[in-house]
Amino acid sequence: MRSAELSGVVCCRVPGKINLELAVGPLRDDGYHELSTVFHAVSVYDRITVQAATSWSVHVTGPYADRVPTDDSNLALVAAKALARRRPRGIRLTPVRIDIDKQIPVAGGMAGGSADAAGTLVACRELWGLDHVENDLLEEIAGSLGSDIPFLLHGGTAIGSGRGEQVTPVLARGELHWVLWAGEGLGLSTPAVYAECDRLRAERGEEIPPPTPSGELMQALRRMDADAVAGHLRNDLQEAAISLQPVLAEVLQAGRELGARAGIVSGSGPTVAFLVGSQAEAIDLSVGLAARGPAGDILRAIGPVPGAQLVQSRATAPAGPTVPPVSG
Ligand SMILES: C[C@@](CO)(OP(=O)(O)O)[C@H](O)COP(=O)(O)OP(=O)(O)OC[C@H]1O[C@@H](n2ccc(N)nc2=O)[C@H](O)[C@@H]1O
Ligand SMILES: Nc1ncnc2c1ncn2[C@@H]1O[C@H](COP(=O)(O)OP(=O)(O)O)[C@@H](O)[C@H]1O
Repeated sequence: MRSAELSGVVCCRVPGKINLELAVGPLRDDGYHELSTVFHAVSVYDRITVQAATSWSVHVTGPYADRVPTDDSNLALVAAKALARRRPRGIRLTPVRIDIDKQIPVAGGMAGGSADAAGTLVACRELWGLDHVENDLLEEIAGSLGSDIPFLLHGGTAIGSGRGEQVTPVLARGELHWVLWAGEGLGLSTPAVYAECDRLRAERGEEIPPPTPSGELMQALRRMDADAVAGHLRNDLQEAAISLQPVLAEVLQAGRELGARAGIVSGSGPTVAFLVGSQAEAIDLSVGLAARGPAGDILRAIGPVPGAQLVQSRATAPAGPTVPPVSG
């Protein structure tokens, strides 16, 4: 059996996302909801470093490290092992050590775990030299691991359909400025928020139409007009997220009173994203929110930004120690 050439360290930078629109359709037979969402990658990044090792492991540093599992449930590790299973017949791969510098709030509706999985797929493909794994196959593997992961490979602004895993880029020039509020120690479980949305809809006996993207939002994005985008932000999970974490209503109210053009819960929350018109407005709003609470981490970001990108590849990496290859 041959073993893949391996040397050095590979590093990938991957952003978090917010959802500019999240239209939630009916619950499908497979337990997922049909979606039409507009993903928007923002400049809050995790950094994934991979290197050959004698056993699989994941290590996390950064402000949110203590909230991230380091066992086999870590999505980065799950992604690395899923990719290793796609190696060509007759090739052995070394296990990897994965280091995550965690800057994306955890369980916050910003898809940080999905981002780490996307970054790990890109980094391990490079480290293992799996050149036969083209982007289409990488996306297919990503979609099999989680609904948000394919988008984090793309980045930018894109429509997600199906359960969110089918990604179509949106024409959007220019940039938007955001202030993000991430509740200290708050977290919402994605399945719990979808279930609460179903419960609230059933209570009202609501008809649920098939979800479709808003033409007005698409037009506003084409012009990157902050006020027009502000008028068309929509999240069908917001009510459910507020029902489970009522403090989010206070945060949205505070942001509006402090001059945000609009505020929206990101995905299943509890991160709240405020749209502002400029960097100066972003500074004013973040200072105002920090002063008046509710308590939370406040981050400034721009979007759209690219998805998972190599920042150190095998070609530029110094050769690392040689380790014996083992079966993956
Ligand atoms: C709500 C969103 C909006 O972008 O993001 P987050 O707020 O979690 O970041 C996504 O739909 C989350 O996607 P992701 O976090 O990848 O979810 P998955 O791992 O695929 O699914 C976790 C669980 O969420 C629910 N789920 C997810 C996607 C979907 N279209 N319908 C669902 O009902 C299901 O209960 C599923 O078992
Ligand atoms: N690499 C990872 N980073 C963050 N969370 C992870 C990771 N791997 C697994 N998880 C688990 O996934 C859950 C959801 O995390 P995350 O993706 O940050 O949130 P969300 O789905 O709200 O966007 C976390 O509570 C954590 O237990």
